[in-house]
Amino acid sequence: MTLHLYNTLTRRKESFEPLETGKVRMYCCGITAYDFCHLGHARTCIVWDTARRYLQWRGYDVNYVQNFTDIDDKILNRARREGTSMEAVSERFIDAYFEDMARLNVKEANAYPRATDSLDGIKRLVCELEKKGYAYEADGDVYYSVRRFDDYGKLSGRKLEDLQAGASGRVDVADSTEPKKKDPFDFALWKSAKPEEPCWESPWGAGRPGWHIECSAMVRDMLGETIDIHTGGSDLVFPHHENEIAQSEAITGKSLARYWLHNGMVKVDGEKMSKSLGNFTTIRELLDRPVDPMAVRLFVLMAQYRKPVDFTDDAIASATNGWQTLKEGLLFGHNYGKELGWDNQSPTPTPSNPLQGEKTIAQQFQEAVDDDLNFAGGLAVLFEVAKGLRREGNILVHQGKTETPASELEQQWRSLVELAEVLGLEAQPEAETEVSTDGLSDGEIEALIQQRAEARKTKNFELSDRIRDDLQAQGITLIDQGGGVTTWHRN
Ligand SMILES: Nc1ncnc2c1ncn2[C@@H]1O[C@H](COP(=O)(O)OP(=O)(O)OP(=O)(O)O)[C@@H](O)[C@H]1O
Ligand SMILES: [Zn+2]
Repeated sequence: MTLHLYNTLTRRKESFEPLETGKVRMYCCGITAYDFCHLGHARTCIVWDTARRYLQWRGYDVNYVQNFTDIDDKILNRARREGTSMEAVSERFIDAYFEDMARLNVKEANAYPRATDSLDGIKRLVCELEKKGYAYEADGDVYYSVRRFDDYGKLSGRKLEDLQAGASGRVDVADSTEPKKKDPFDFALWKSAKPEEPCWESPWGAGRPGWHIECSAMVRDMLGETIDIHTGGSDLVFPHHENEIAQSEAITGKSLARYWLHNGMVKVDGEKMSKSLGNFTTIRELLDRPVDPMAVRLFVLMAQYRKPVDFTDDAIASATNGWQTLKEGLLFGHNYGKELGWDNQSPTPTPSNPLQGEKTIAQQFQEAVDDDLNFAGGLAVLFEVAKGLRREGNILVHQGKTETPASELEQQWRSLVELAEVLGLEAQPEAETEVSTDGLSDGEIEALIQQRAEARKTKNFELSDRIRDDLQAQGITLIDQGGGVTTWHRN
């Protein structure tokens, strides 16, 4: 089986062949750290986290790099509003990023370069572009001369002439913020320092880098001149990725990336969820509702990654239901494994032990996901297994035995757990997650009530009262209903 990926550059699905056998160099454009991440950012991060996990499961050694943009007007504006520094703002939201992503079970990248740490590489690239005639200085600013790069537009399929025809109002030569450009399509590689803004020394005077050059520099510094996979949201195809190509390829004469992959946007009422439009829900707001983080992953993975997806309450509710089903399957071993005698068997899961002519669960899963990361297809395979296990669990509870032999169920369950993990989906048994805020779990409270009932039976009222009072002190009230029945509630 071969992995096929849709390449934005060639506009078709291609079989995936890394530059170096068994190794994948992968770069994802990360966030601009000026606010909490919203569900749109979550989608981008979850999709590429899952792609990376899948490549690893397919046996590749993946070097995954994702940047943080920590120099930017939006960060500066916030710092001004809050009377603090650019570093303080970006540091705060980078920390928040890690907290949110950990909750969503997004694995950490191999490296997280930041613009502020990449200035040498950035300046080196700008110098090289200038030397080769692709960049010009204008009064402390440096611009990229878009018309010098013949391949400009090859990723987005946009031609400069078309852009120009439809550009009225969009790209204005007399743009008051960038009046030094020779051509409206040129973009800033380096911006001269404005009063009271952070700046760095450079051959063009004090200033700070433009956004696009940052990624070209980080890719080159961290991964090399040509990488295997470059990813990001579809909103970055133009101009960000087009400009990255123009910068990097003008210097090296080599392809920047062999496969360009883009995920679709999370939308709200048909519009991109974005901070600037104010139509966003942050990851933390959503998780604190509470929505299970695994349901958020499912919401993302149930959609084809390239298509836009609408964020609605119904969609989240449906993902939550889906997670419930999957979770029951994932906890099957925890709930019934002992009863089925798994502990006494030699647990040698052999996923490649299907009936003659039948595909293993892993093979079916791989067949689906190999087709341009069709995670939804992979999930459909897992849902079937989870539903089968749930049914067997019910039969076991009601009839004392299962229809399918225990060893076969064990094999199915182990495959399910392994493959769900490839998608970053993991379930915790209730008892382990259910640590009440009072320090006592439901199970522990029930046990104490039982102990109190025993004490009352033997007329040890001192002990029974003490148990009641101790629980009361911990915010748990017992109500004796008569007939030896005691109910309880947290205050
Ligand atoms: N609504 C969205 N759906 C999916 N991905 C998104 C969405 N918004 C941003 N992204 C992706 O998140 C990553 C980080 O983007 P960045 O920090 O530049 O956000 P942004 O586009 O400035 O967000 P906003 O428009 O909300 O300010 C990029 O890969 C971008 O494509
Ligand atoms: Zn980028």
